[in-house]
Amino acid sequence: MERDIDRVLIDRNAIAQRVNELAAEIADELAAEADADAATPLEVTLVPILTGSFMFVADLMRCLPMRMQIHMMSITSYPGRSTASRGASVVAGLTRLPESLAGLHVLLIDDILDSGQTLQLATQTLRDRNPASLRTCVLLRKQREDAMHTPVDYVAFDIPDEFVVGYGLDFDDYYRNLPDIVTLKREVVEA
Ligand SMILES: O=P(O)(O)OC[C@H]1O[C@H](OP(=O)(O)OP(=O)(O)O)[C@H](O)[C@@H]1O
Ligand code: HPA
Repeated sequence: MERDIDRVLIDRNAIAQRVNELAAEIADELAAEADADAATPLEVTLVPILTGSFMFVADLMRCLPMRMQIHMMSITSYPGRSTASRGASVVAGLTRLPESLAGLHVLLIDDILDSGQTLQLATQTLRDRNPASLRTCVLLRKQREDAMHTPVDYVAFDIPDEFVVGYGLDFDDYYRNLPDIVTLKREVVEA
């Protein structure tokens, strides 16, 4: 696996530090919202998008001190060896959202914002369930026009427009266990 790596873009220490910072920012904003409406105790509903966000959300949620629930949502857009979006669609059998999100402060979490199709579909799916508030958070945002024009509240890192793996992100479902965010050698992706 190591021999397939071209270069490390973001190492594990930088990820850990930035996830901590981002969690503090999110916690502060949620606390301010709860203060503004004293009737609402501070509570958040996390909606991670499977599969790629699992490592990010596991780290982020442990830095968020408030009461929370978590409901997974599965969206697929890069099947198999794809490195470009094939169009995002909700995987119904794997998505476990309540019918209504009324009264809930929702934080949607994904690993990467690339074409923006996944985030747009997820956002619309959640809005249709009427949450009290909806915030969106991604670990990575690619510096490409589609991504930069997709609304998102929290971004841990802006990265160059290159295919990346590690820390939950895959190529053909491999490499998710790499602790750093890396690029792969061209011959691995084009084989
Ligand atoms: O902005 P976009 O172009 O829509 O790309 C972003 C999405 O693509 C990947 O999901 P993928 O379909 O590969 O599913 P996975 O998370 O199960 O690997 C990634 O995890 C994001 O959810
Ligand atoms: O660069 C990427 N890597 C892995 N999965 C992805 N899904 C969208 N973009 C990417």
